[in-house]
Amino acid sequence: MTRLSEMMEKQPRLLSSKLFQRHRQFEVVLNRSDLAWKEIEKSRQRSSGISRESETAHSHAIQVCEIVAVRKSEEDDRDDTKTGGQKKAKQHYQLYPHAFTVSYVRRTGQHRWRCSDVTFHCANQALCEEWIQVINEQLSLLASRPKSLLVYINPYGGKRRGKRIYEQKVAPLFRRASISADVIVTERANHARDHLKTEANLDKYDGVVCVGGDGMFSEILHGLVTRTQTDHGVDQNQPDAELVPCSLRIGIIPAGSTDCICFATVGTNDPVTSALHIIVGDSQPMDVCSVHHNDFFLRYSVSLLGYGFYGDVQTDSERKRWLGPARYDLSGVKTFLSHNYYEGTVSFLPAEDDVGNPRDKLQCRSGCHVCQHKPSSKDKPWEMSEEKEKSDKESSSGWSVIRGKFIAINAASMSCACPRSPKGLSPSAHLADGTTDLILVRKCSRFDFLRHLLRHTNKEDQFDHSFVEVHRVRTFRFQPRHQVSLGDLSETPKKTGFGPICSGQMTCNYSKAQSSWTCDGEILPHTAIQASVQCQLIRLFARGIEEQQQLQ
Ligand SMILES: CCCCCCCCCCCCC/C=C/[C@@H](O)[C@H](COP(=O)(O)O)NC(=O)CCCCCCCCCCCCCCC
Ligand SMILES: Nc1ncnc2c1ncn2[C@@H]1O[C@H](COP(=O)(O)OP(=O)(O)O)[C@@H](O)[C@H]1O
Ligand SMILES: [Ca+2]
Repeated sequence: MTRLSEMMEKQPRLLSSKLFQRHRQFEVVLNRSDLAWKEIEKSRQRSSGISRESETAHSHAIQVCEIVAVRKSEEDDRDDTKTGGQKKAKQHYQLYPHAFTVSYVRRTGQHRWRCSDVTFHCANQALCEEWIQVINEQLSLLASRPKSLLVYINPYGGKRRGKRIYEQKVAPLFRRASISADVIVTERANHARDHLKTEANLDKYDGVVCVGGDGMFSEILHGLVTRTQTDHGVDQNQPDAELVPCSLRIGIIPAGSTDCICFATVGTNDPVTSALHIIVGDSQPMDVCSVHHNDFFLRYSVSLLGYGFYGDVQTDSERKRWLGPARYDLSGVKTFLSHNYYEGTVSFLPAEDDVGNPRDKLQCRSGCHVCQHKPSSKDKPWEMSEEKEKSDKESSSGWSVIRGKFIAINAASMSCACPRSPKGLSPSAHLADGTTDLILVRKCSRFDFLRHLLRHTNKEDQFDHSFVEVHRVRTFRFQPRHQVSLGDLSETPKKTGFGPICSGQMTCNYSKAQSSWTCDGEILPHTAIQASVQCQLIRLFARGIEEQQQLQ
């Protein structure tokens, strides 16, 4: 086929007809980007000077890229036979029995999407079939839409509703959009990760769907990233290895306890909204932070890598898993009352100014300009050889070093917005800028720490405290003051406010001085770590949080 005929082939056909909706006549137009319909009677009245509001009241437009599907209408689609005006409607259907129904995305506020239907009646069968065909032709040109998905369901996540949520809310939408899905209900922890790592035939799919919480997402992330590196011969144990981005996108159907990755990339935790973002083929690149202990790979993180407070909350909450999502509140209060602090050294390489800073008010939103400026590997000043890095550290290389006593050390690679804290741990963190926001909360009084925590839930600035500092970084290291063996890690830490438990440093039981890292909800086996952000390593079926919502 010649290039010209190929191009001709790909040109969408356009269509314009007079069609009926209930008993009103509409001019329906399908152009390259929209499907629009306007009531004919109303537009005639326009010339006779009718008010503007009523002129637009019966004109609608939906974007082609937000059409879910088109189908020949069934009896069920003819909803107006169920309501008033039954006789009139019946007569109308006898007159125009050929109809098609378009399902499309409708925004209902607070970032929630719903699938709505609109039915058009045609004068004859040929016209009806032509409309269905032309709309389907346009849909088939949308290359970013997935056709085949691999779905993993954690039946035990959150309130244990994952399976039901998928079957009742998501699968019917996928069917409507003609997306085929192979579903695996996991039988054990790490089932999804291991299947992705070694078994799954990924060539068959356009994406992977995770039905569960942040922990389940982490499994999918590790499975996909590890599989991609293995396939390309990249050694994940090298902290400075250039990782290969994953080609498959990941969709998240929220069915966990925190669901912050879904909330921070979509703006709401709603299975139907997430399913629709998958169907329309959205793509949101996302940073992944790799975490190493010496030259040993530990884990990847996309949301919170936290030592101290959140590490302790996570450790405690694991014992209360049977409580469901409420376990975090209980462990949160308990950990708050314990009021521990931990000593150590944090070193980090600050990011350049062009990615903004954590205290600017520039939030990451759909089409974010900061995230669109992806640095190429040529201009990555933070990428130097390990040796040079070490020798330059603490000198003029740009590394900053902070020693201290910390209640919490949090690295937020994204805002970590979730229903508990709708603005998140770092409200201005970006999804795909190649940086993480390093938040250091130093030893302070219980009252001050409570004030800081409360500010995560209101409009006040949680960084505006003398004992809190925040830095946007590409990479950081943490070294606890007292190194301990792994077996000792479970013992009690120091308490703030009551003085250190061990005052004589020589006789001190060093194990009491350590917390652990929570990495997207999983506890790391080491406390001395180094973390580096891998810019845009993965993509989600999402578009970031939409700015101003136009309700339809
Ligand atoms: C006083 C109220 C203070 C509320 C402060 C809330 C800040 C919440 C920020 C949450 C960031 C969450 C980042 C995401 C982490 C997830 O990866 C991870 C795993 O998720 P999964 O179980 O779905 O798999 N989830 C978490 O680590 C959950 C963290 C939840 C922390 C809750 C902390 C509650 C603190 C309550 C203190 C109450 C003091 C009361 C004093 C009388
Ligand atoms: N079939 C299963 N049985 C037990 N644990 C599982 C299963 N499938 C996944 N998991 C694990 O459950 C943990 C929590 O899952 P997640 O879906 O994140 O729920 P939650 O948000 O409630 O923590 C994850 O660490 C995941 O590895
Ligand atoms: Ca980031």
